[in-house]
Amino acid sequence: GDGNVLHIGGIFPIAGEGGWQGGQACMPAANLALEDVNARKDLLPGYVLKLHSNDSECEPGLGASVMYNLLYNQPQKLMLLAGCSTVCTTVAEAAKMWNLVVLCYGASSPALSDRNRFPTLFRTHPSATVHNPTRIKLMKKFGWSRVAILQQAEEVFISTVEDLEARCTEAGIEIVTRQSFLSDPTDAVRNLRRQDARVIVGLFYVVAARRVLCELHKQNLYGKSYTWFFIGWYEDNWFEQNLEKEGIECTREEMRRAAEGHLTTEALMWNQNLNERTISGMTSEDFRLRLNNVLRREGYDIDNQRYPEGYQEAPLAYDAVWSVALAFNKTMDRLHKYGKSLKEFNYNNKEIADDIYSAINSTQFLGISGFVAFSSQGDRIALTQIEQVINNTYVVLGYYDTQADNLTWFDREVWSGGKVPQDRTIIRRVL
Ligand SMILES: CC1(C)CO[C@@H](CC(=O)O)CN1
Repeated sequence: GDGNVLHIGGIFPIAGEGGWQGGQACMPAANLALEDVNARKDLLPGYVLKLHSNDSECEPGLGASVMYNLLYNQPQKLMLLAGCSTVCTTVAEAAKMWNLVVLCYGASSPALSDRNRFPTLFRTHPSATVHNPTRIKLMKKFGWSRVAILQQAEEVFISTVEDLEARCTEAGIEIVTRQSFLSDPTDAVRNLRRQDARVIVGLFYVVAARRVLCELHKQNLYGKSYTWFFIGWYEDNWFEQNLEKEGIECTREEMRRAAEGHLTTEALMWNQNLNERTISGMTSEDFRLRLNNVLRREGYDIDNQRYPEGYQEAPLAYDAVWSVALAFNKTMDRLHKYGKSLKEFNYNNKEIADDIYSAINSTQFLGISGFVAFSSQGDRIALTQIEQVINNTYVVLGYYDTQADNLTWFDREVWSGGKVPQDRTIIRRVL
């Protein structure tokens, strides 16, 4: 019977075009985690965790209707997993009415770090603001106290820049100009030159990034006198791809020259210590091999690097299911002391909902994506990685642990001018 099954809802972005179809790899990863937690005798003994999944296509409207279907159809769900910032925003804003915790494995929007709007939201995917302390750390390391910002006019980048500006002010770093563009960066780049911007933080999606790079070539705003920070989660050879398809007027060679030397920051989503056993008993390499086998069986040509979308974020979905299992296990232990069980949870039972909330809130473990822990806003606490394009290839320069303010640096950086670029034009007064 249904007596020993704990049901959770899963909303995955699979089909569709707009946004991030990361459910393609994240749903298989979540199912692997279900297999693993249900196989553990020491987790939820006597119970089975069951995931009821649906496709949101990364569309908030469809995500909302999928959520209603999950909630208005039996069996009763204990919490929801969701991906895509737009869907998580809609689902998490509504879920509080059903006293449901929402765990987002694929949502980077800074707007989600808001306990007033999203009192029951947790994310194993770090907010896009996780890059900002790393950017500040590097500016201090290289003595840059005068920077500029170039951003695409998208919600996620607007709120990320607001956080970056606040941190720059706090660090005594002057922002000489903040330029934004919708899709054509020509004027914005020209204004950077007018303001003599030398260290620029660029925040845009990858298609816009290619347009920016070609514009930098045209306006010669790159090379030994400039430092560019780009986002690190684009494909490795993003600056050579789709040039014809997207009408980029620069050649591959021109794009490579403009890209040479730029820095990137990104959140770590795969535990870097490849031999370290995680709570599941697997290393992140073991997980990669298992996931690759599952994806091959689903028809993805993994051996020719044909990965589904969301491959990079798959550990976040795997660890999200573990977070739920560990939190339910903790809640079950606690409820048993009062002769209660999670089976008594219903959408109006605030008491058990609060138990689940506080259990997730204090859940910490070593997952495939690294150490999993949540801030008071439900945000994922994550390490970041810094890379630089050296001879057309991304090289890892170091890692930054914001919580510990600890920068691990490998001294691999290369400056084409033979020294660290300056953040302004130095006028030498000849006396
Ligand atoms: C790193 C990225 C690509 C950022 O967007 C996330 C999707 C979203 O925030 O909607 C998925 N992971």
